[in-house]
Amino acid sequence: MEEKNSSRFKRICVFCGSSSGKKPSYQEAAVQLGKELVERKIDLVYGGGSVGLMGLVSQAVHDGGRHVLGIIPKTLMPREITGETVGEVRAVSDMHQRKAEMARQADAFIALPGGYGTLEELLEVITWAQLNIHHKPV
Ligand SMILES: C/C(=C\CNc1ncnc2c1ncn2[C@@H]1O[C@H](COP(=O)(O)O)[C@@H](O)[C@H]1O)CO
Repeated sequence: MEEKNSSRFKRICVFCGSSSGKKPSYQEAAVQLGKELVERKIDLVYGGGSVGLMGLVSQAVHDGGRHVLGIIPKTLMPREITGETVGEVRAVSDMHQRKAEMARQADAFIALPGGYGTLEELLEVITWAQLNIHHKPV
């Protein structure tokens, strides 16, 4: 496969569903995004789950040899991690710390299809940008 130019972003945060969603195209998009990050030599930061679209995108980035950093509250681990996780998993104490740490670690944000959790995460980084708390592309 032809290698694309390296991106100005070193690590991108992806928000996405903890379930796979109703349409196969959602799963395809998650895998495709993971491969695109790999091609552009971009590492991943995400919510740390192995379930749903989170599992697919993280697996694709890990399989492509890029670094994967998952940030997850300890209390959510039994619910969002089944089987093995890929890459580095950083346990945090709560949802607020998770979102703050994901935002701190990333150079930009991308949202894939998801549920209320994804929507909440996306809206938070959009409003933080509006308030000049960060100046990273969403
Ligand atoms: C509970 C708190 C805030 C409101 N809820 C959420 N905030 C941030 N992230 C969340 C919230 N609820 C779920 N999530 C996570 O989003 C991911 C995707 O979930 P989806 O519903 O499948 O789209 C998943 O990792 C959830 O843990 C306190 O601040």
